[in-house]
Amino acid sequence: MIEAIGLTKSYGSKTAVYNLHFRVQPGKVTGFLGPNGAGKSTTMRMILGLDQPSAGSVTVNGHPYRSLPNAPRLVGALLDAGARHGGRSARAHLMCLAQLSGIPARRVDEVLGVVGLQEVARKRSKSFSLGMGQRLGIAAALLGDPQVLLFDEPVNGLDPEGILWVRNLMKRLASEGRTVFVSSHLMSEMALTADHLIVIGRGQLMADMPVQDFIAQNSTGFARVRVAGDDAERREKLASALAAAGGQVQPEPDGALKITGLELPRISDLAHEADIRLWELSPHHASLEEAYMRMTQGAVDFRSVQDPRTGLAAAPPHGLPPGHPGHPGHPGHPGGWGGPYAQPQPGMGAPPGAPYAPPPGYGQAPPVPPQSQPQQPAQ
Ligand SMILES: Nc1ncnc2c1ncn2[C@@H]1O[C@H](COP(=O)(O)OP(=O)(O)OP(=O)(O)O)[C@@H](O)[C@H]1O
Repeated sequence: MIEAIGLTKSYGSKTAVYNLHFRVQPGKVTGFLGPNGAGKSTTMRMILGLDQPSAGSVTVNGHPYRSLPNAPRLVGALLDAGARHGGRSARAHLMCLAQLSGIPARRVDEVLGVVGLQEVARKRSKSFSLGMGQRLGIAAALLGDPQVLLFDEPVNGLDPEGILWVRNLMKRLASEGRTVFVSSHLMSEMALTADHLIVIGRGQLMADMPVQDFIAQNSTGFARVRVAGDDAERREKLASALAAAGGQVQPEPDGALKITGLELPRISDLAHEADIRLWELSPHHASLEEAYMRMTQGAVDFRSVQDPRTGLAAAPPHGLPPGHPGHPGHPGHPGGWGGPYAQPQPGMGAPPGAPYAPPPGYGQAPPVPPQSQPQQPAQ
């Protein structure tokens, strides 16, 4: 298990991570999410003893990494797949790591097989593609057959087959009772891989919960309804009835209606009362990406603007302009930001969609409690 208690890291006047409390449990894949610059890598570096906390602590199985007996055999990590000597072969690179940690040479060949690099094991790694480098980094993480694994963006650069392989690898490692902590910006992938999520924004904890709960609490489900024969007149009649009953109705490109704010049985009753036969009435759940966008949109540091030369506007994450009834910021949107579904999680920083309110002292060096370790220079 990994446990962070009041974990804080400042680089000079910049607070990268502030007062994080979380536990990463064994037997699960825990996704670690957050916008660019949120503090994920900084947190992972502190877990691995590469950076010292400015305040608070983080332990692996109850010990700070640097105090762990035989750390390389207990903890494996992929932080930066490019961090290797390009003049060495993949096998030589892993042999060096194995020798430093007292791991037998036969394990090197085992992990080369696991990541599918046997054929190129004797090639210099500087000729490796991004994806091959990722595989080599994953091999290094697996070398000590560790109980605790950290992966920072493991699928970066992998082809679809490689992504599927990483997904299955993570799940298998977790099913063996290991602690698997993985950061990614690929929400669709995280939705398929992770059991649990820890989300941070601007260095603060925003959510710590099962994936399904995260989606349910940060998104709005909707219904799709389609009238028999796709009859335009009946569709209009149904849309009016649903809107009169308090539903938000949006036409879909295929002629269906997207309804929020009404339960399925109510939609069915309203259609029946209006004497309209339906060909479709189906429930839909928001994706992890939608839920994540909604939760973190107030904590994003880097936003694109319109390029005056191309005329391409940066689309908002939900694809609808402000003022549109379907825009989550619209007052009429039932699950909109600030609406009934957008409840803040207890103790989890800014509510979804709320203007980001930095913690006291954010952006300045926070006071270091007397019992904490002294602040280290930026690394
Ligand atoms: N060595 C350092 N010195 C100064 N500032 C740093 C240092 N390392 C990280 N930071 C700052 O701390 C903040 C968090 O960075 P970090 O790399 O942890 O974010 P991240 O969530 O991993 O981002 P990304 O998703 O882009 O990889 C950023 O503002 C970054 O500029």
